[in-house]
Amino acid sequence: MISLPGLNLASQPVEPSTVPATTVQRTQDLAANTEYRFEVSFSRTLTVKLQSGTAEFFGTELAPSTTYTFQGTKGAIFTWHGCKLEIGGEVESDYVAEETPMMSCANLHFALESLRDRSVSSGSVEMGPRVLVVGPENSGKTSLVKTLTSYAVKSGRQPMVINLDPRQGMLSVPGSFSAAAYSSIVDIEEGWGSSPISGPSPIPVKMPLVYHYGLKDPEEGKVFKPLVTRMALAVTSRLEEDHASKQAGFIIDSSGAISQGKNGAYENIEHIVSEFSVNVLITLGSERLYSDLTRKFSSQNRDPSESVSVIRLDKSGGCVDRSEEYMRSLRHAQIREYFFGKGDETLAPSSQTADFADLNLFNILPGNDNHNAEYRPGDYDVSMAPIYEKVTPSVVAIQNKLLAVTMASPSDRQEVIRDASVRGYIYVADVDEVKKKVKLLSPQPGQTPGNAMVLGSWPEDVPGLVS
Ligand SMILES: Nc1ncnc2c1ncn2[C@@H]1O[C@H](COP(=O)(O)OP(=O)(O)OP(=O)(O)O)[C@@H](O)[C@H]1O
Repeated sequence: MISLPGLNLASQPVEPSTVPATTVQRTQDLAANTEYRFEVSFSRTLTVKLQSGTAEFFGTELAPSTTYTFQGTKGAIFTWHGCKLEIGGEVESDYVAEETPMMSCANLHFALESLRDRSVSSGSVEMGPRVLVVGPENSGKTSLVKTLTSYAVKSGRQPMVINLDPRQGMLSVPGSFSAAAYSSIVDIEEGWGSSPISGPSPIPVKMPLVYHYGLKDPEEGKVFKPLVTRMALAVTSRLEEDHASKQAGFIIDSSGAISQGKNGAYENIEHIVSEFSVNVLITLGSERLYSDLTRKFSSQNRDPSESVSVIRLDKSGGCVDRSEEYMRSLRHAQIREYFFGKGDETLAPSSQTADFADLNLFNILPGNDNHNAEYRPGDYDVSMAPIYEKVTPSVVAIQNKLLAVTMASPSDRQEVIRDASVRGYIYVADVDEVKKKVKLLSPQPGQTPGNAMVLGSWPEDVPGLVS
């Protein structure tokens, strides 16, 4: 537990799981090409130690004789050549699976490697593979992105990973979009991590690029397309400065919602493909999506240098549907970790008091689809419908909410605020309407910044973050 002077804050324990647990304590032999699958809730712990052989967790190799602790995780430990694991703790379920799609995943990795080699031999004139992973919810997109990233890093590359799924954050809180280059292995227990802005993180090379989306679903319209365009520009300019990452290319993780194909249209997929010049489009777990996208992209009369290869991968039998309750716990765990850290890497966020007048708050306006539909890159028409409304601080408006502190000034045009990157998130712990003061929790010490701060309906309020 971490106590904060002044606020008496403490990171909250998560609620106990209602699913009965099985206690496991055994040595598990895994034959070559099999995996140990498990589900552990947030209130229980599973430990795994590699006794002999080799094994990996979503592409990251387990170090021998090291005890890994999993909490609130659904995952699998795979072995190419066979191994012996020592397993302990409590799980909701676990079993060994003999059928996995890992061979297709490895083949895909080698195909991407040959595109990376081509970029190297072109002296970085050509960019490495530009990959987008799409598929329905829980089809294994994030797991595939993690595995391909780990394999690329193991091959000595520095790929960029871009998260355009607001349901889960990558190196930031849910509701944000982010991009980061990876050069060391993806940490097994941390996953993507969520706290580089507030403290040390084992994985990314540089600070990630973060933009605030603030809504649950890209198909809700509004700011999705403009932010994709903005992110594509930012990523492209980073890659121009960084040859190693340019050669490795990038992998984009997307939200299941954009793969639903409303009225046979995949507008948001097309927008991402065109803005990022995607040339490898991986579809997971849906025949129909594969067939629709193959038709769409092969029928477009493209210059061969701009052609898009659409690839179909089977969904792993290990993918599990996650209940809304689990997803909420996952989001809250990510937010808690952003401020307080995790395991040995605890962080000490600073508690700050600010006057209402110090806060320059903007809320994303609901139901304003025009902004998405009419948006064209480079379109900065001030006569367009407003994107945000100014918010007066009150308990109802901001208590228990996350505020995205943007790099923009409150007097900037709304499009500038929308396109501004996020320097960090702060949490509103308490609102005193009589004294007109707020208590804030910030990863960074110092004065509350006067920048434009944006809130939205996503992620939802986090009442249990501090007490
Ligand atoms: N082989 C596997 N064994 C066990 N669990 C797995 C396996 N592959 C994926 N999972 C788990 O299944 C769940 C869904 O997978 P994942 O998050 O990769 O899907 P997704 O398509 O990215 O989902 P979303 O669209 O909701 O972001 C996750 O909890 C993941 O850890």
